[in-house]
Amino acid sequence: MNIPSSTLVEVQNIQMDFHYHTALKDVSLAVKRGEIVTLIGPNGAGKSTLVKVILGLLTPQKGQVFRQAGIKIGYMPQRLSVDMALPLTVERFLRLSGITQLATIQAVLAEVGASAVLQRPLQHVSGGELQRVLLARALLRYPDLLVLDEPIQGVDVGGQYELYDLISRIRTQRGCGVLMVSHDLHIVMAATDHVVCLNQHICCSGHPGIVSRHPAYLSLFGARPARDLAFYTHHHHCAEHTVNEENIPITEESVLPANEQSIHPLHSAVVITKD
Ligand SMILES: Nc1ncnc2c1ncn2[C@@H]1O[C@H](COP(=O)(O)OP(=O)(O)OP(=O)(O)O)[C@@H](O)[C@H]1O
Repeated sequence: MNIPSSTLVEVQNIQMDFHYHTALKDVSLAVKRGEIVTLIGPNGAGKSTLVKVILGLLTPQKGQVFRQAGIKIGYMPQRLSVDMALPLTVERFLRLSGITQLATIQAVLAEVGASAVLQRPLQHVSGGELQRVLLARALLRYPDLLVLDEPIQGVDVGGQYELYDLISRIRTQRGCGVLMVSHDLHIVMAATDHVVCLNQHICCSGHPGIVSRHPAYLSLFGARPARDLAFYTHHHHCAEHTVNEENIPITEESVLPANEQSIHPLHSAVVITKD
């Protein structure tokens, strides 16, 4: 099957079984150029499994995987598969990707805001710096599609906003598509175009403002994250993020009880801009 030229990858009706356990059942999704798609779901929902199917690292028992011919994919895995006991500088670690030009490595580290760690041993960089180095590695081949499996692990809350802001800017500047896995709902949902809520099957999917109010989402995650998102988007985002399913604007007053409106923790949050 041919996929539209704007689509980078598409999977249809995927089933992935491990022994007697079905990790994915009848899962379909697509990522287009310039779009950020975020997979959310509880532990064991099949998020990493779906990412591996999309990357071609796992072959599903059923369904089809389409990749646009000739596209390059940059992958940031959930775990770093490097022996942290090895004496390895960030520069040498990035050279392991096959890119040997120092100027290219310096440019990509500057792009992710991690120039300062170039000569530092990998095991001495902080959690937030390590995530930026891993993002730099995924960017080194100038991918059409960036696949990020829980990119904000080990990053403090302020750093999480910065990292999502960075990912959003990379998408805009490079025009690549982004497929992300995340647990942190209220932050990531404000920085994404399309959310897919997974729990073996797709429970719901669509625009973040709609998914956050979907009964399947609420039964998985509870009401609080939805209220956080509505509050957050009300303050920091364009109109398209502040309407509900009936296209009625969502206001701070409509989602938070009066006694929570002035003390909400996201009130002073760092702004993520959505282009
Ligand atoms: N190689 C494997 N062999 C057997 N079972 C596996 C394998 N990989 C994943 N699983 C199982 O498939 C299910 C989905 O795992 P997966 O890692 O995709 O979930 P996840 O949504 O990414 O979870 P988390 O949020 O905890 O990272 C889990 O029950 C897991 O134990």
